Amino acid sequence: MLLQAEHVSFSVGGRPLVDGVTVHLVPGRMLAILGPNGAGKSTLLALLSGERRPTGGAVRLDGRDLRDVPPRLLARRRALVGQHPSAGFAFSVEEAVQLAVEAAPCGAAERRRLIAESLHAADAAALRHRLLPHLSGGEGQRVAFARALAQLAAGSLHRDGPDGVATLLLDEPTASLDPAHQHHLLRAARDWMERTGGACAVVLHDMTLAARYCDDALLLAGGREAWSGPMAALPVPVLERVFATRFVRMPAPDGRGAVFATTGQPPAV
Ligand SMILES: Nc1ncnc2c1ncn2[C@@H]1O[C@H](COP(=O)(O)OP(=O)(O)OP(=O)(O)O)[C@@H](O)[C@H]1O
Repeated sequence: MLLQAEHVSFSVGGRPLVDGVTVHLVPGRMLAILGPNGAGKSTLLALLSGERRPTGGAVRLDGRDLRDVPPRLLARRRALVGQHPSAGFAFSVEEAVQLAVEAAPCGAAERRRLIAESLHAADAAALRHRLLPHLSGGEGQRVAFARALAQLAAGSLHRDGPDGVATLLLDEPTASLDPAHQHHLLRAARDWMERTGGACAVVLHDMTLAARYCDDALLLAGGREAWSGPMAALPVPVLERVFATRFVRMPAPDGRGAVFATTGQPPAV
């Protein structure tokens, strides 16, 4: 059953930032969370991760209210890569990833393997001796992704039973990445889902990336669900209405997903 948000709301000073949104994450499926700036996407991800507590509705893990899930268990079952990975202290990249596997129930050699595999999957192996504060924005995003993979790999070594699959929550993970690394990261997230049977929710502004890698979409506007369903069925007029700009959708040259272009013109209708 994984993570489920049922009619979840989060208000600050009486203003709802997320308003009655329902999300069911499904094993093996990647959900794109889309919407304009300020739509509530990061807030929703923070609610799903347990970083923020809903002021209405509930978030559940395997049917259990997240408030009742001990933090150690939660850390095994979901990892959040935030929008602005902090530069942190003057740790090396390798040390930072090591912290994510500290609680793994295994020996030092196995831990080293987890660290190496996670760095490799995020194309961050070459950065392992670099200091966190010296990383570029994109390098920092790749390392934050490696840490999340390492955290979940370590968590999977605990035996939580057949329902123990995990969820990867990614907040604009490609925002600072060059085009090749954008594809690399999302492909790596899909590889992780296929390998582990886990689920993934990713906040994206790039509709082409969403169409290529995501199975489902949740479009938010003003904290509310504007549309949800299979990514391939997302209607262009709905996108244009929500973003108040024109979108052109073209078939992808290799038939996978679609290519979206914006022209800066007002919506077609
Ligand atoms: N603690 C807070 N107190 C007051 N307002 C907040 C707080 N946190 C977020 N907001 C506001 O809530 C709204 C939703 O914020 P959120 O970060 O979830 O948006 P978003 O959809 O992720 O936007 P973006 O695409 O710009 O990252 C914004 O208007 C933001 O300014």
